[in-house]
Amino acid sequence: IKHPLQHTWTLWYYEPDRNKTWEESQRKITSFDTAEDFWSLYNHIKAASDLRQGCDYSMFKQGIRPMWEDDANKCGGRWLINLEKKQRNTDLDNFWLEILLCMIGEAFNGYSDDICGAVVNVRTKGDKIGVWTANANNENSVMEIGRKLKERLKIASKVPIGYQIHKDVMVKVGSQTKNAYVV
Ligand SMILES: CN(C)c1nc(=O)c2c([nH]1)N([C@@H]1O[C@H](COP(=O)(O)OP(=O)(O)O)[C@@H](O)[C@H]1O)CN2C
Repeated sequence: IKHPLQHTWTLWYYEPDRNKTWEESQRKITSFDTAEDFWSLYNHIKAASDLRQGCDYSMFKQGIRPMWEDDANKCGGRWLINLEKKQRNTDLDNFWLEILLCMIGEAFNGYSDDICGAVVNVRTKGDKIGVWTANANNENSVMEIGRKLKERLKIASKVPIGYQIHKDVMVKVGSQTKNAYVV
């Protein structure tokens, strides 16, 4: 039999389309709830590094849409990993896969219930990966998730990553958003 996951996950794909709203451009690809089905999906689709600029993949727990406004996201935020342009060929795909495995493997030491999902943004100015958590006020779970992310991504302890509250991102899109937490 297949190895069941604790949650069912849905993979979304975003491609900019001038004739559609941002929300209309978010497309569900498929959902899965076993390790085997995760791997067949992962091996079937394009790598993030092969996506056209401006595109995203998002993987969220079933029922949570990859947007600030979803009830599960509205009080939360994201750990944001900004990649250098040269990291597209070295780290982007490895970081994205590692984060997917952390999520489906519930690797966040008891704080995995606060995990909503993750987004990878393929951008000319530099790719980004965000790990979205449910409640920006749950300092313990936010910090534990951040520490675990740095550990699993082998990000040097002296390299800081920041957590942005979605409410702050929404109002300051385009300019730098302040970090509520840094680890
Ligand atoms: C429901 N709704 C409209 C809505 N709900 C959302 O949740 C949401 C958006 N809109 N987003 C829109 O994408 C633009 C680029 O952000 P980006 O994160 O792709 O980053 P870049 O600026 O392309 O690097 C944002 O400026 C925003 O317009 C982003 N976003 C998460």
